[in-house]
Amino acid sequence: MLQNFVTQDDPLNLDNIRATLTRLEDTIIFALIERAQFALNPRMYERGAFKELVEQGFDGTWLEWFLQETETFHAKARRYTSPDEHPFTKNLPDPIIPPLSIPHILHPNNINANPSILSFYTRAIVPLVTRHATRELASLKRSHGKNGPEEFEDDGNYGSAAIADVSVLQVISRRVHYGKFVSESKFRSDPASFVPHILKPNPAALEALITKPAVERALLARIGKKTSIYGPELGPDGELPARGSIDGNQDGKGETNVGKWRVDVESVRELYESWIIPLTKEVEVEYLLHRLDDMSDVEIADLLESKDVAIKA
Ligand SMILES: C=C(O[C@@H]1C=C(C(=O)O)C=C[C@H]1O)C(=O)O
Repeated sequence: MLQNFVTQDDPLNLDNIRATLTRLEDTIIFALIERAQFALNPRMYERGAFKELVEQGFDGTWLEWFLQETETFHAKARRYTSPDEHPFTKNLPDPIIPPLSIPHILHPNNINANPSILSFYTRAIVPLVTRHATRELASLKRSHGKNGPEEFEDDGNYGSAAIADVSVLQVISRRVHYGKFVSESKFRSDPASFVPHILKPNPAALEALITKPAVERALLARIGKKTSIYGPELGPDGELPARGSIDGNQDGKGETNVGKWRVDVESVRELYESWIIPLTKEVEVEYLLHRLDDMSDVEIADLLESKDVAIKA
């Protein structure tokens, strides 16, 4: 059963939260593997590239259209009434069923980092994870006498690739916004350390307080190992390719896919080190900067006196 803040007996236990973040590493790696099957398909990320969408009056990209249609349905099923779910699309419809009665764990906030997630994902991550498939497609097309460079990045799988993109974006969004739970947990364990840098806003001091280098180092080592196991194509009997035999250059000339990277360590490490971890920390700091919003001086004083702040019913 999916353990999350609703089903856990101590949702703000930092170890429980970190266990959820660790489990999301697997989801992210396998979602990237799905997207990496398809070429870059740059049209999917260009506004106006599909006249059919323009004719429907939609002025976004193919991917933004997929997000809008998917999230419209999910919103009606109350997905975004859950504090760990954040939409990419604005002005979604209300749920058709009443919201779940969820304990008020987080301080009310409107933090949504999805515009940044969508931007880095389409500009930096998609080109990185699809470069092997794109290179193989170019080699295949050249062998059939095609030479238009624009064709080499387009395999026409716009629907399947967009479905994969939406899955990756939703799980990265969930992972990054879990930073709110991390921050609430750290805040409640030591409010006195945070309150001065909230009352007199000091993002740098807050970032220094929430940053745990050892945790980050362990995470990067762990996802490197996970990707080195999940990433390569296995042999017909499920055997891992011999160390060093993994075809790093993906020239597409190999007899079989064995030893080819479905997604490689470099791509996943880049995603986490350059994008996911920094953005998670931005969410943590932004959440803390607003943690005392709408609280009276008396409430803040009470907070500092009572170490274990009870979850508001
Ligand atoms: C998420 C945490 O906060 C920060 C962000 C981390 C991340 O995004 O992986 C890891 C450690 C901290 O620097 C945490 O302390 O676990």
